[in-house]
Amino acid sequence: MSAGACDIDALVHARLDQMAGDLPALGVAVSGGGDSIALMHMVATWAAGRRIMVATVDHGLRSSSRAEAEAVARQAAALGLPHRILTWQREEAVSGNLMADARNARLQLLSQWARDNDLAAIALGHTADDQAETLIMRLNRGAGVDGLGAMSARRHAREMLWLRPMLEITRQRLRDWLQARQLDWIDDPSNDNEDFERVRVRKSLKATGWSVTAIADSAAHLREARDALTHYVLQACADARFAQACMDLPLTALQEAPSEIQRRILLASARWITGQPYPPRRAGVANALAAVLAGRRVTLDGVLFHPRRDHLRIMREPAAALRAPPAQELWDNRWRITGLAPGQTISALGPDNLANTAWRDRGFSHDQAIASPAVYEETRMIAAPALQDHDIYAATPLRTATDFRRLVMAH
Ligand SMILES: Nc1ncnc2c1ncn2[C@@H]1O[C@H](COP(=O)(O)OP(=O)(O)OP(=O)(O)O)[C@@H](O)[C@H]1O
Repeated sequence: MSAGACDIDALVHARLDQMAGDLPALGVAVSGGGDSIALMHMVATWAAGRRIMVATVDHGLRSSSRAEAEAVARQAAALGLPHRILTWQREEAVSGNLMADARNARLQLLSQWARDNDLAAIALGHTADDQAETLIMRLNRGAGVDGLGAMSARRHAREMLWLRPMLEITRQRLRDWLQARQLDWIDDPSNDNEDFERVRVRKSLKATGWSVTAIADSAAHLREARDALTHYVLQACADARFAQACMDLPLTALQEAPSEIQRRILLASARWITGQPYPPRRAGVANALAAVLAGRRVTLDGVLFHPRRDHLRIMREPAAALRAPPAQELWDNRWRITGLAPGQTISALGPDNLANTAWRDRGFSHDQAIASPAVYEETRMIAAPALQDHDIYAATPLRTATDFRRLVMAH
């Protein structure tokens, strides 16, 4: 829903009440741009006895960045709000994408700052324009309902709760609000740099006269559709069992689900097994789904889907586990093994060592046991800690049922 004729401060206060009404302390992330400056003022008038703190990240990417952060500090001081400048100590570029690295570092610094100061959440100044621009950029990449759905107003990430109370308000209304109060903000010159796709989209939205609020509303509707899909995926998986880095799903739950829910179950379960940040490709998922529904074993992106009597067993593909590089503690992005001495490594148990273990006693299937971790000294297998209790070594799967729920909801 977009903000109509009502006062925008009243709307932001109402959203803050809903999202953060019960929190004793809140952080506000303020870049110095118009959106987050407006947010800071609105949070200040909402505070009513709550502890509010403000932070600005100085990325050091422009010569004026320090002075801009100090300008925010002065505005915060005038409102009686404590302010901190967090400086990005840039090491080597991590990803080669400077903007992505800067964003990552910013969120990390803000999260750490909030935790250090016992702030339960951080408010951000995203607006309806951000929603609309993002939706258009994603349309151009062929995104589906997940990519097109609006940003969430309340989200847990990086050990912090992030709040976006201004998602329904346009940037123009915030600018008008600031001007009416003679409040200053900083116009970052990169906001005018057409090398950035977002800036080009912003300008073409203006040129076409398209309604930012209408497009942001579309994003919100798509978000609701996505949330409904998530709900049904979780419902279909309610009786799934998760154990030993493996998932057992009642086959009827899969067979009775609509095809889009079936597809999502396969996507989420594959990512739960491999821990990969990106889902497998659409065509691969469709083929795997057809095979599973026909009762056939199939592999997809290093995951084995094995229909057995009344359930579908979803586990690491043994060949993929055998290819996983040897490790010291975290192995195959699935297991944590403790107790290794120097010179010892973890690799897959593999078929040759199977006879030396009591794999059936733990309820492992043959494939699952082959793909389970074993401790080696050179080429000699010393222990299979997932398959039998051991005095020295212990094996714990990295992901649990809760992680599966998180994966479904995050996507
Ligand atoms: N350098 C920064 N320091 C603190 N918070 C920031 C910084 N950059 C962005 N943010 C937070 O993230 C939100 C969204 O970031 P985005 O890059 O879209 O905003 P912006 O264009 O830099 O500035 P604004 O949203 O304040 O006009 C901001 O509204 C603000 O809450």
